[in-house]
Amino acid sequence: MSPDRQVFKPRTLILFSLIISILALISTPQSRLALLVKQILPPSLPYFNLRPFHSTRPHPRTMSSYSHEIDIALLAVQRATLLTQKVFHNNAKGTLSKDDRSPVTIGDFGAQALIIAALRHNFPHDEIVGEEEASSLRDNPSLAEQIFALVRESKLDDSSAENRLGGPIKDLDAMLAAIDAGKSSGGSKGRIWALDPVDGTKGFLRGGQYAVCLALMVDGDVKVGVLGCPNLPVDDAAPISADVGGEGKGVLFAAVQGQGATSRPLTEGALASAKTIAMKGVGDITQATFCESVEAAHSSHGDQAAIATRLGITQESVRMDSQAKYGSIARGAGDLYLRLPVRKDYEEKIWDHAAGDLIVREAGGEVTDAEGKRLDFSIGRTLKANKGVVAAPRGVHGKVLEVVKEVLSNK
Ligand SMILES: Nc1ncnc2c1ncn2[C@@H]1O[C@H](COP(=O)(O)OS(=O)(=O)O)[C@@H](OP(=O)(O)O)[C@H]1O
Ligand SMILES: [Mg+2]
Ligand SMILES: [Mg+2]
Ligand SMILES: [Mg+2]
Repeated sequence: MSPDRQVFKPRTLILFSLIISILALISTPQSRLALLVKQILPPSLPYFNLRPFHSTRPHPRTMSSYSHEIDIALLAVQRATLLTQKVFHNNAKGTLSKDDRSPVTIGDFGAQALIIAALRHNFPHDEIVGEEEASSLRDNPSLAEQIFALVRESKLDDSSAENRLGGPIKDLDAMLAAIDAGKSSGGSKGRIWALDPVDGTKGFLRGGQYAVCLALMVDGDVKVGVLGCPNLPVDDAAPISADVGGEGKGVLFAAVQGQGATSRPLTEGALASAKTIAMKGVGDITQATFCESVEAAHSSHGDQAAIATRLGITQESVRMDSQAKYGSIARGAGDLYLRLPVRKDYEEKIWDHAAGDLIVREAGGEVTDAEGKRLDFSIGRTLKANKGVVAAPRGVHGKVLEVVKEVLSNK
């Protein structure tokens, strides 16, 4: 065959392989090239849906163990939880009232600053949906200074761990900027962290349970979740209780999609080793324990009591603040978590559920709303498509949901 009649000339082959390589690189959402293209192209372009070589199953190249993300999330939550513990034990908590009249303290602001700083150091291109913002601090320099002093003294004992988080925040302006970097509107595309620096702030002020909550969503799906629960016992076998213990308490729950859920003691330096946790199999539903919010305005105690009665549950509910409820049922300390709406117009916030939802599902549970729909984290900062939460071990979730629907339809 003469060179002129070759079907693939060497130059064509080189060009062809170059195009294939570029397409392969940009179809990997975390490649540097992909991130660069994402910054250049208008966000409306469905860029990350262009996966020319992928079937519906993820290509092995794009499957991630999220090992970096879970390591940083655990350390960042641990460091922030230690900060909140100092505030918890202090009488002056620097409390402000937000526009919706809910409380926020120096603990909430400080924890949000520390976690966002760590995320930005490690994942500078990721978006963050954080509960708090800094405008009230910009108008209140003395409170801002107080938070900055707290943030500066909150370091992990282990220097390697502290370095992985990027070390201390350099000045007050950088701290305010970090707090304000949690303003993403969320959504169904790309990597977005959901952060609740103190969940259950009312419980925190009351001296009850609270949690520091962080989750990573990729294309609207929760991949990584961590809960810091400083007032829960380390022992996974301890029966669920809202009592706040003395020294030696505090636990970190974590999960990565497809890799199960764990608990480990909260420490002040390097992470403690993790234990796998699992929900309890409920043989006889009448023996189940269920937990619910402390605040009657946050979930309907009346509907929840009616559901428990219909299920034949005789034990009193355990009223506990925060996502510590999700952690407690995930490790089998309790069985069910019911959160039925009080106000029809209230939209649950994604940061109040993202980490707990994944941890419970990875521990063998099912989490839906009151109609049986999975919680949809892909719509924005709130769970607009859902009403209420029903979390239970997989084997009994269907039965519980049936009764939830019955009780709600008879109202
Ligand atoms: N009306 C209404 N309905 C449902 N949920 C609401 C409502 N108002 C507030 N919130 C959110 O409740 C979060 C605390 O939830 P908890 O389960 O800890 O509630 S409780 O304090 O134990 O009652 C709390 O989270 P934090 O603000 O982080 O504490 C709020 O986001
Ligand atoms: Mg919250
Ligand atoms: Mg909060
Ligand atoms: Mg709040």
